[in-house]
Amino acid sequence: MLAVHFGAGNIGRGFIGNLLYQSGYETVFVDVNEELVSLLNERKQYTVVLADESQQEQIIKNVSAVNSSTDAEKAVEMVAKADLVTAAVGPNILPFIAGTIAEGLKKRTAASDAPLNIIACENMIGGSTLLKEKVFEKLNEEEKQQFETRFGFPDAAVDRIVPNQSNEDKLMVKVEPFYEWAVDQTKIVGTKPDVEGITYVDDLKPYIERKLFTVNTGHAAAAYLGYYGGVPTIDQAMKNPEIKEVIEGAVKETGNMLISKYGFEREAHEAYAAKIVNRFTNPYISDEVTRVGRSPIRKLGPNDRLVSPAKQYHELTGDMPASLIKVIAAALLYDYKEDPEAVNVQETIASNGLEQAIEQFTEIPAASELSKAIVSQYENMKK
Ligand SMILES: NC(=O)c1ccc[n+]([C@@H]2O[C@H](COP(=O)([O-])OP(=O)(O)OC[C@H]3O[C@@H](n4cnc5c(N)ncnc54)[C@H](O)[C@@H]3O)[C@@H](O)[C@H]2O)c1
Ligand SMILES: O=P(O)(O)OC[C@@H](O)[C@@H](O)[C@H](O)[C@H](O)CO
Repeated sequence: MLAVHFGAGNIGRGFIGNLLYQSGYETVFVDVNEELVSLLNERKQYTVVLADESQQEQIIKNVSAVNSSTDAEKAVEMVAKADLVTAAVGPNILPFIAGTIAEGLKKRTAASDAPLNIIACENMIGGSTLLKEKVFEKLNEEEKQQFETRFGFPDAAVDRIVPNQSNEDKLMVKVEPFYEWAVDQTKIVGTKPDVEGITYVDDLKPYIERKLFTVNTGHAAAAYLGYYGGVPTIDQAMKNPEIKEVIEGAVKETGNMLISKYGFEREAHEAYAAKIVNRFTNPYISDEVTRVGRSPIRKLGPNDRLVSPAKQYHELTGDMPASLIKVIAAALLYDYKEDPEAVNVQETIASNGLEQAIEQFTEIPAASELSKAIVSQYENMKK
């Protein structure tokens, strides 16, 4: 069985590619990083190391790669032949792989009527749905009608902390032992892909919101408050009692919202949240706050890990989510010069004013109580 995975990066090699190999797939990675592509084609395998006391190594074999920026035709051909397509390129990159996927599906339907599922494994709500939208923009009406029933774009939630790597072996990936991969089975076309580790669910929304608003909310709190406090890594941020208090507070606020919204059993959710926060203390992982805090415009977005739960919490309880407000303020203060989105946020605040910038990035109205609370917190924190 052939899997085509877009994005041979941290999670692509460390999580998705690992599970695909364990499940008997040959995996062709599609990437634009020529160094990764060349090394994968030269070695046909790579090593995944578990970031725990065991340091257990897993050799992932039966892999190769295509550089879609220099060999687009080959990438299209791989999609046409695939039994499964997955992607982990970053939410903002999904529109840029849609063309290759569209051309691959067209080539496929010219040769066979075999169904295919395309699963985006991104940290966002509705990743595959967005990818489908972008693919369908490249189709004519007849193709849209045919592809609607022939191909599935099931949304997914993926969870495994895979930090930026600094190994001598450029293909080696150190990953935490924990992982979860939930896929919306109601959107699968044909046979469900038999991939070890996938949990198929009928309603993905509770899963993706629980994951994004617990793991990624807590992670973002550690990153932005860690950066604000001059702390370089997540595990070190967790050693700072003031930062840890805000992380736990933010996860408690999202937890209260999720429990009320989805009817999660309180004790079970609190145990899940505690396990998640404990993952951030893993001494075998050195995860820079600048990776976890990357793309602050995305993370300040109305449907992402900070603003969506903050708005839902406020609407639900009428109270201000004090910890989430601190994290949002810290994200607005995040001025890492190597991150273009961080530079954009700082320039927008400087040129348009804080209230307008908050409304622009978060869609929280400038005159609202929530916006005023963020402004007040920002002013308190600004050095
Ligand atoms: N790293 C994690 O801990 C983790 C965990 C869960 C989910 N995710 C999500 O997975 C996605 C990828 O994250 P990551 O940490 O692996 O990032 P990454 O930067 O390590 O990997 C992204 C890969 O995509 C490649 N790429 C960029 N543009 C491309 C294009 N046009 N076509 C093909 N490949 C392209 C890059 O070269 C890179 O190899 C993101 O949505 C992230 O939120 C990450
Ligand atoms: O990948 P991002 O930029 O959406 O978020 C950074 C981290 O929080 C994220 O990569 C986590 O490590 C991951 O979501 C854990 O499952």
